[in-house]
Amino acid sequence: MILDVNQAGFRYDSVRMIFSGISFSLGEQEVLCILGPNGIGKSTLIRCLANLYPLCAGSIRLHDRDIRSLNYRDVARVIGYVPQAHEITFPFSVREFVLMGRAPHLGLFASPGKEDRTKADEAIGLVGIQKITDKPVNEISGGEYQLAMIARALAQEPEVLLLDEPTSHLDFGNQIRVLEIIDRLARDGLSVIMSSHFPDHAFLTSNNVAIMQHGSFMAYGLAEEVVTETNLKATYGVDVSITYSHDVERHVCVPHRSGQCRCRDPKQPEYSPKMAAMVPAMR
Ligand SMILES: Nc1ncnc2c1ncn2[C@@H]1O[C@H](COP(=O)(O)OP(=O)(O)OP(=O)(O)O)[C@@H](O)[C@H]1O
Repeated sequence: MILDVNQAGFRYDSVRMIFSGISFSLGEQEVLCILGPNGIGKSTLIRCLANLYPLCAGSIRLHDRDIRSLNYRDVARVIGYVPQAHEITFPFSVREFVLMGRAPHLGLFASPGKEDRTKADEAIGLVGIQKITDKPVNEISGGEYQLAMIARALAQEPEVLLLDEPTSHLDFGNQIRVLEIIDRLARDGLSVIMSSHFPDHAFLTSNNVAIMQHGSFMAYGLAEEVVTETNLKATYGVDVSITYSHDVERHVCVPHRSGQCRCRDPKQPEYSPKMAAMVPAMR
């Protein structure tokens, strides 16, 4: 396991715990999607996993070492973190901004070399922002900035990517592109933990889904076991009906990322997030 979280608890103040008793493990190529209502603690948990906030209970182990015993560089070589909020930045160009992701691989005061520039350009290509590489980051749109932050984290070459609502500022096309990138990277060996407000995104990209509610994981497991009408009602207070469909002729399928479709049809088409996303997962 890359990451082991055991009975994790966190509080900002002495008044209340934000979460407690959270336990899970993350292995290679696994994608965990964390769902939950606004203000429930998803971002806080992700910041704890990035070692930005110390737990007040329990532990987080990275490659079997307590994350608190590791320095910034040790953690950053394994974990890439893409925050939800815009950071205040100086007017670096997008290319320079992405190149900053190479910092954990550079010696102190060392300038980026040819390999670092190649890795940054690869990451820029992967998220498709080649056209804006010379623009200052403070002059690009919210969605472009989000893609630039993902590219910066990818340039870091992490083993685990922590994404806090990675599709929140993106148009529909870029949402699908980012979900495809996550899926492709996971197939190539990356592990991902992402928070989301979209239960259907959990189906498209994730092995496991956790629903945060009342300061803990109220459900954790495969998407089809966790994203249920009952759980969505309990979490968001809304009545929805989830439909699964499969039609090879019309290429209609809402499968799990493992490639397993609920109907278990052996003729099911190759899994593709683009294809699956054409079908509303809920109505
Ligand atoms: N720096 C902080 N100091 C004190 N309380 C905070 C701080 N940041 C967040 N909180 C509180 O912690 C709780 C959890 O916030 P968090 O941002 O983790 O939720 P979230 O599930 O990510 O929400 P959203 O889906 O709206 O982004 C909220 O009640 C929030 O007000």
